[in-house]
Amino acid sequence: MSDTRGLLIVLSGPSGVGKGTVRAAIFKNNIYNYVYSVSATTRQMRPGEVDGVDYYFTSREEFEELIEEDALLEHAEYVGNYYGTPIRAIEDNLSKGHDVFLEIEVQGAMKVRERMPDGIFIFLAPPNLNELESRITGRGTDNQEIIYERMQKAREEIDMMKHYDYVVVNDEVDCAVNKVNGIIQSEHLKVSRVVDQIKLQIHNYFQKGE
Ligand SMILES: Nc1nc2c(ncn2[C@@H]2O[C@H](COP(=O)(O)OP(=O)(O)O)[C@@H](O)[C@H]2O)c(=O)[nH]1
Ligand SMILES: Nc1ncnc2c1ncn2[C@@H]1O[C@H](COP(=O)(O)OP(=O)(O)O)[C@@H](O)[C@H]1O
Repeated sequence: MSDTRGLLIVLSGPSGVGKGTVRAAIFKNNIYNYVYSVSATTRQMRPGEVDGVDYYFTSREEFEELIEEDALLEHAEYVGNYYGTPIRAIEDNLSKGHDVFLEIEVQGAMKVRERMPDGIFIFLAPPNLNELESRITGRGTDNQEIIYERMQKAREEIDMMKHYDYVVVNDEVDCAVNKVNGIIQSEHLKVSRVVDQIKLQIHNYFQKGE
């Protein structure tokens, strides 16, 4: 017995907290068959990234067309670049019963919350801010100015935690992965998600006998 529509899962949190790392660990085994929502972005491709897998890399003009065509569930400008979530794949997959997994920053997550309030919103938090700074620095992708900008932003983002359903502290990646999977699987067991199906089964059973 399961609900038929998939769940929309939004993993969000400040830059450098480990969203990409936790998401990659979840998708390495992907035991629950989540579908990853590939975002569009105008930022430069990093070494090792693949177009269409990590992101759809677009020009600013192409991105603005997506906005005009209403092809994005949400979009945000983040540290000088556009990022956005294509809506079509999300709708298709949810209606087929697949759980769809979004990894996006906080402004975007709040916009998704307005449009899809049934989603599950998980905030990934750093153990502390010094650790957050050393993770951003250690990644080696940003210069000092961007790191400062990202830390300023992190302060505001952590304040938005109150608008989420769950918080997972990313101290150990494996622990965080287990917690995220645990949240999603518990959500599937909620009575409110299966009650209509149970009622229908009962109805069908007793109708047969009449
Ligand atoms: N609003 C929004 N944010 C996104 C989307 N895709 C990725 N992001 C977020 O944009 C931020 C910057 O991403 P990126 O440049 O890949 O850097 P990194 O995640 O810090 O390595 C991260 O917080 C991502 O989670 C999207 O479609 N919409
Ligand atoms: N639990 C963790 N413990 C230690 N380092 C981590 C952990 N999670 C992620 N990191 C490291 O922190 C840096 C930022 O992680 P990343 O996944 O790129 O963050 P985000 O996607 O949130 O911007 C990376 O160098 C990554 O290896």
